[in-house]
Amino acid sequence: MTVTSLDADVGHSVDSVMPTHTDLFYGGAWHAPLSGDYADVFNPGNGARLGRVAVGGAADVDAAVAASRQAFLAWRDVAPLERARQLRAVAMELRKHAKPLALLDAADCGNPVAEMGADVMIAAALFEFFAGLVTEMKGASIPMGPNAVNFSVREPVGVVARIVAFNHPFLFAAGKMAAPLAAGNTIIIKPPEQAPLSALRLAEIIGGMLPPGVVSVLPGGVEVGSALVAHRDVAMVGLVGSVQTGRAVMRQAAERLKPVLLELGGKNPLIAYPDVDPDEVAAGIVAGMNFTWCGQSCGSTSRALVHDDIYDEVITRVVARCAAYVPGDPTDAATTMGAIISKAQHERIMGFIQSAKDEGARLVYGGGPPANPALCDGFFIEPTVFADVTPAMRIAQEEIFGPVLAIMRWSDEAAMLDLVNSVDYGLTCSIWTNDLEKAHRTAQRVQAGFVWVNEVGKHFLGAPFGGVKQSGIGREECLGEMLSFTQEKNIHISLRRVAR
Ligand SMILES: NC(=O)c1ccc[n+]([C@@H]2O[C@H](COP(=O)([O-])OP(=O)(O)OC[C@H]3O[C@@H](n4cnc5c(N)ncnc54)[C@H](O)[C@@H]3O)[C@@H](O)[C@H]2O)c1
Repeated sequence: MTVTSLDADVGHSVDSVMPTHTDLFYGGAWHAPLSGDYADVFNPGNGARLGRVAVGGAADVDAAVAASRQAFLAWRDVAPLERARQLRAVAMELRKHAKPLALLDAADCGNPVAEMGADVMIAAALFEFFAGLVTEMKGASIPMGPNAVNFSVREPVGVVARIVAFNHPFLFAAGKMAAPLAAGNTIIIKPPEQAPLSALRLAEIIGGMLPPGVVSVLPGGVEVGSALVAHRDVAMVGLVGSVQTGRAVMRQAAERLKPVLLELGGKNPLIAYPDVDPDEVAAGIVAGMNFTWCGQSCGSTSRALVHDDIYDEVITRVVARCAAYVPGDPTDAATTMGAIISKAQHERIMGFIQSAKDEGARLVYGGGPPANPALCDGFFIEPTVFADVTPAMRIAQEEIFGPVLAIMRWSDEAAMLDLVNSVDYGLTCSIWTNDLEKAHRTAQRVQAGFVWVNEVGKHFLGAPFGGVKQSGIGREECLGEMLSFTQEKNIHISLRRVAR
């Protein structure tokens, strides 16, 4: 541990918020990886080594799944309202640790500390939300006449594994536990290899609050993820990750006909009609990019399709608004834009920026690392905006997962909508217009799972979030997420005939 950043508002040093344990947590205890393998974890803001974390493998998965399966046999029978009580207690405990967890995530994943406290609060809200839904795991009865009772019940599926991405490490590690647990499943979290520390701290905080084996955290990379997907006793797998990984997980899950819940990537459009205030839509375009965490968000609206009538003015105002995002030390409470997760991802994003230049897009803001010499050891890129992007360019087609915005001009509505729907992705879409009918018609036509009108970026607890096409399968943050971790059983009871 070498980082000692301290800020009055943050109130802690990074050293003081590190997890004590860096092994695998299952069966209510910490276990060294059976292979003995550990990997270094780095701070993307300054390249410093934060510590060593266990790298799980197939043998660890065998042991963890056995403990989780054993715990399931008891957890599934805990009365729903008692499960809910325990989940609410977890939510309260998480809130108490919001500040240190935010700092830990900032140091480990590079997102600014000022924003990461909100991730802890959202995770706590997810625990409370699903705790409130435990009695909605309902079945139905079917009329069969006086001599039979026929009804269906919903049962938990068993051991659930959820494999998550690096961009919101704590929110995903904690928040993705809530729905499976509420439904009576046990849960194994596979945190991102780039930023596993807050998931380990999570296990330290809540591991003892639930019965042993109900919650497990298995750090590691593809090997541990893949072993979870393949395991006979893992009943269902959820993934937050790339399309490529989604395909690999689904292929492997198919070997055991295992259901999957996939939250994957996006190349999400923001559509600006000519009747909107250019400044308002410019604010939406910039907010939709999530520059705070360097655009590293599946829902980022990284393609802005702006009508010809307002195009130039919108660009001027987008450029002006980008100045609010200044890359800085993620652990400093004043920082408005953080670091890219890794050197590899930094290089990949710079490759996209070069491709846009080579293909003739017009760079109007940013375009590379900031000049600040204090940041030279971290992985930073300024907010980057290209105008006059055309459909065939790579930055118009591919998910960059970085702070690179592509602005495109349109005048023909039908051609614009064809362009919107021309990519393989279909996660979010943001529509800006004052014309109610146009808003509804466009919302119907776009191929996306989650659509905003005159809004962008926000999630609403209870509203189903998820993608169509290559952006995923299934919905989260809603009742449907909890029900997806259940299976239906129909029971038919023949009544003895009674003489009347
Ligand atoms: N739709 C959403 O809700 C959402 C949210 C955040 C991020 N994402 C997507 O995540 C991607 C960025 O994250 P990333 O680069 O960490 O993604 P990734 O797909 O490389 O990795 C995601 C997770 O999957 C694991 N993994 C990788 N290969 C695996 C395999 N074959 N079997 C089992 N597990 C495997 C990784 O170790 C990691 O924990 C982007 O595409 C982004 O859009 C989607």
